[in-house]
Amino acid sequence: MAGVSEVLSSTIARIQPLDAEAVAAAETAQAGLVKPAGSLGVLEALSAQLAGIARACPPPVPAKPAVGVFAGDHGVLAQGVTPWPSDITFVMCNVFQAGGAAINVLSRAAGASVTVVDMGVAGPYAEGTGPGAELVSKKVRPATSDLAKGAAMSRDEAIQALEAGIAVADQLVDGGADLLVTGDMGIGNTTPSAALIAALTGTAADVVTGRGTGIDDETLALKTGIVASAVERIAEGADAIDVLAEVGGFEHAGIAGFVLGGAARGVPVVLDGVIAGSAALVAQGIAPTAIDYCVAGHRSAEPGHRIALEKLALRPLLELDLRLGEGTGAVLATPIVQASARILNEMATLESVMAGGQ
Ligand SMILES: O=C(O)c1ccc[n+]([C@@H]2O[C@H](COP(=O)([O-])O)[C@@H](O)[C@H]2O)c1
Ligand SMILES: Cc1cc2nc[nH]c2cc1C
Repeated sequence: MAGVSEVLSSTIARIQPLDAEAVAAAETAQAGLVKPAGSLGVLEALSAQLAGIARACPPPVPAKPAVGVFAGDHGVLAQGVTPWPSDITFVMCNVFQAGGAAINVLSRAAGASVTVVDMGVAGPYAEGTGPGAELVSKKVRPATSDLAKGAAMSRDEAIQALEAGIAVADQLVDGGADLLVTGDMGIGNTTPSAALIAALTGTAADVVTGRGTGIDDETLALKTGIVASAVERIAEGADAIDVLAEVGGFEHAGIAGFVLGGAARGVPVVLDGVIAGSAALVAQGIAPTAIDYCVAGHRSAEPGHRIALEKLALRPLLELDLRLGEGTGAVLATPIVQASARILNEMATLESVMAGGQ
């Protein structure tokens, strides 16, 4: 891809296709386990994907999941697209740090760490470690510009935010993480998510725009109109970074970079809801192979998420009508990812059982 930074192009260059031999070995191994072929359904394909990512069969069982919650604020709030004030974004970052948010509870249950990344939070934000999460600052600027009026950010800012996401992936993997989990926090961020999905899949705004945290019909019509006209501004021939800059958010850019960084490090990435889905479309536009490293943790209730997952060709592991974000649906799915690897590591073979082995 032209017009990218050195960090971005070297990250893209490090993303390898999955190891076909390890995938084939996993498929053969699955067929020989003590069960009817195919009877573990999606777990079988998931285990083969993990083998391809790890370049080994059986793949190691991921033992250290790490959630990256990317947070940012949005200029488009000025248009009244959500009933919540932007203050909630920094308030929730403090709740994450203290340990009382849904993502903290579910991460404790899954044995996952939580790192909150300030990509562009408008309110005060302190770096540091609390009982619930480590807070790190990669603030590009306090909130994007209003995407109803013009570009949300410059291309340089988009690249800076993508690089920040790559750096967070590197930091977590260097700290021992072997399963990256995406999370987000940003009042108003379902508007840029819908715009990214509309632009990157060629789908009409009214199909992909949803009610986010919960809005009435009048606000939904306003939000849909804003998404439609923002997408119309995107120039012919714009690349995924141009689209991100025009209608995205800083947390979307951070998550897209996190996906690219995880893929470059050979680590699986579990995607959360519609914000992650739209960010993964950006990553796909930059480096399509990065999506081979992704697992869709769940499908959120937001309508654009289904469209994004179709374009990504990812099947969600869970469908629980969640629409919270934070990484909640993704971290809930991590035991399923771990279970699929355990199957290949621990199950007896049909042959050994028939021979009276065990
Ligand atoms: O993950 C999802 O699919 C999802 C769907 C709807 C809302 N959210 C969360 O709600 C916030 C955005 O909602 P809104 O209505 O302010 O655009 C943001 O903090 C997201 O994490 C998240
Ligand atoms: C309270 C609250 C918590 C959230 N977590 C993610 N998005 C959110 C939006 C609100 C409004």
